[in-house]
Amino acid sequence: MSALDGASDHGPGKIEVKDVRRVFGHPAKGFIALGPVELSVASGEFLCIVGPSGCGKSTLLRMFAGLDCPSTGSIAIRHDDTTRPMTAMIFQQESVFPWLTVEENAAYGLKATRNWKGQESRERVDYFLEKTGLYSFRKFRPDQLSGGMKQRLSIARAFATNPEILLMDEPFAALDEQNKLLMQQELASLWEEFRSTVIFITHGLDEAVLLGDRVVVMSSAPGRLIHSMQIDLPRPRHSSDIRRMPEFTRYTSELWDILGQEVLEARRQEARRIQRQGQ
Ligand SMILES: Nc1ncnc2c1ncn2[C@@H]1O[C@H](COP(=O)(O)OP(=O)(O)OP(=O)(O)O)[C@@H](O)[C@H]1O
Repeated sequence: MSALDGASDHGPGKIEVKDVRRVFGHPAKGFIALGPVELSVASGEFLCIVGPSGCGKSTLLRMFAGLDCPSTGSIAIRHDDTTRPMTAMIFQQESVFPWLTVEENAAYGLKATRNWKGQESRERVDYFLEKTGLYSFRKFRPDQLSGGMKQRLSIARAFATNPEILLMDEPFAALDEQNKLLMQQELASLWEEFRSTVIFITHGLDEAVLLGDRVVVMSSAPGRLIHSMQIDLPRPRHSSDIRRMPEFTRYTSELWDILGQEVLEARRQEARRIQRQGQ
């Protein structure tokens, strides 16, 4: 098993990334944004990806969602249950439809993927509205909700579709610190109940260690996966207990030792780019 392989620990690989590169623009002279990337993600694994800004994290996630394609290499995703959608994506900015009510927004994913099954689906939507604290707001429209509530609604909608893989791109980055802490706890609890495969991009090392079974670190651009750290903290994870554990501090500081170097390199790259533009 390679260091960037989570499959052997958790069963066979759900996502297999082989020698993936992404070049924007001309294939030979364009901008190499990503790669080569090798990664194996196990079924039911909660994988966090950290890396400097601009290293290609979102590009990789978009490929998992089928919104972008590798320039070279391959991504194989095993679809185990054809009655469930393969993926659902949650973005940094809440993506709710302003003209729909909270419950219509939460039901949207199930309807859009043609998985609406009447009463059973209605109960499922209510369940996730309850879990995310939105049930009593179900007849409200998004403009009556706070930013945190809208993001909870995005999460309720994604979980309601029961996807095999949840793709989350810095989902809590736009929230204030207190709401972020609450949402991390709520996501940890929801995931511990449902255990779908999750790919979670974040800039927060504490968030990655709190939530993930494993954290992988990407290099500065072009992004490669340079380190994989298994997070052996007990579950269920209660945010305040976990943060007090010495292992929590050890994991976050070990990750920063690696990531800090890459962030410095990303800064140097940025300075060189600005200098070239000024010449
Ligand atoms: N469609 C595109 N055309 C050209 N360049 C692109 C395109 N999409 C992304 N890029 C570039 O590819 C690089 C990686 O972008 P990406 O958004 O994947 O990085 P990231 O690691 O998610 O960044 P951040 O942490 O700041 O969100 C960036 O330099 C970005 O400008």
